[in-house]
Amino acid sequence: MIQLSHVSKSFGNGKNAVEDLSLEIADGEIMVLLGTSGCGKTTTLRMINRLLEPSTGQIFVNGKNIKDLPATDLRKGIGYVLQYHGLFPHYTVMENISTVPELLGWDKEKTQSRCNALMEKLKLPPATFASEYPAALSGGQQQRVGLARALAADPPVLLMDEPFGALDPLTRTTVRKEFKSLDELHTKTVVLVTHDIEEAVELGDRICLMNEGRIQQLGTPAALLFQPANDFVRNFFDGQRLHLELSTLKIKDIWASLPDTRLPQAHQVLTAEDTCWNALSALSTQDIVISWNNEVKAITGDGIMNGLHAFKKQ
Ligand SMILES: Nc1ncnc2c1ncn2[C@@H]1O[C@H](COP(=O)(O)OP(=O)(O)OP(=O)(O)O)[C@@H](O)[C@H]1O
Repeated sequence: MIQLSHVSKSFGNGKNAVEDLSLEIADGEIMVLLGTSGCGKTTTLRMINRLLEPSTGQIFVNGKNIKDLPATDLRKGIGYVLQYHGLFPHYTVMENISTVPELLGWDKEKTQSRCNALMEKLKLPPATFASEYPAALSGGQQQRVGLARALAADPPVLLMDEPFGALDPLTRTTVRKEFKSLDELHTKTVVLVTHDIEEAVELGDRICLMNEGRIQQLGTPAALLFQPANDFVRNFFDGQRLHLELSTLKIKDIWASLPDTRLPQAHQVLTAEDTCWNALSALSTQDIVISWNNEVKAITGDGIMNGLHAFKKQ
């Protein structure tokens, strides 16, 4: 568990970049730090691995005050992924990924088999990529190598600073999906900085929305969307509100208000755990039927939109 307690950071220019921030991140949780440019997200992240020291307040990782740990020991348990991947240009892909295991003194065989397995998972087949240098790779491939490097030694904590920010929108969506489906993630505590609202809602178990160094609201994506704590939070999501709400709400959340309609002949079956957005996307090509709690219902676009309105009125 990561705990920040009344943390402030000043860079000596009279204004705190981070102001009295208290936050607990549970083991295995993906916490997204979201907010406008300059609101203190990166500063917060960099204090967790002691690239920056707080001016006041304390930070604990697994119950230990990180001030009491040598920074190098602390960082052995923390993977760090940056927007511009930070790969060593003179190292091959394999050498880049094996950096931390080698620093930790893993034997060659264990390092190699771990790196190969990660490269396979991240769609970088070792036979093609192991001996390449970063300059020969596309942006998406470089970012995957950066991810593999951060995961190589299996650190319990992963800090990610705009990890998909430098990628074009199409590649970003693909790499993000791959990242989300990594089984590695289920055992890690992740703190991810982004200003991409869609990314925050898609990846975050909880979102910490910041403005001018302060937390505006901390909660699940659904809580921020449907129960905003103040006008800042409400306005922050307004530009993409409908899409975000439909992406957050699951079919089971609006089940009671879905009408009983006649079941179509040919149809695709989704589950009540699917989001309303996924159901709407699937509806564009075929009829959809969902079975939940011993009931079967055909899904229509109107049914979903009415369900959303009913949910918001609750
Ligand atoms: N080394 C530094 N020296 C002086 N001021 C700094 C330093 N690093 C950050 N700041 C200031 O602290 C504030 C917060 O910066 P930070 O990088 O944490 O914001 P951010 O939310 O990550 O923004 P972005 O999304 O643009 O990266 C900004 O006003 C920034 O100018």
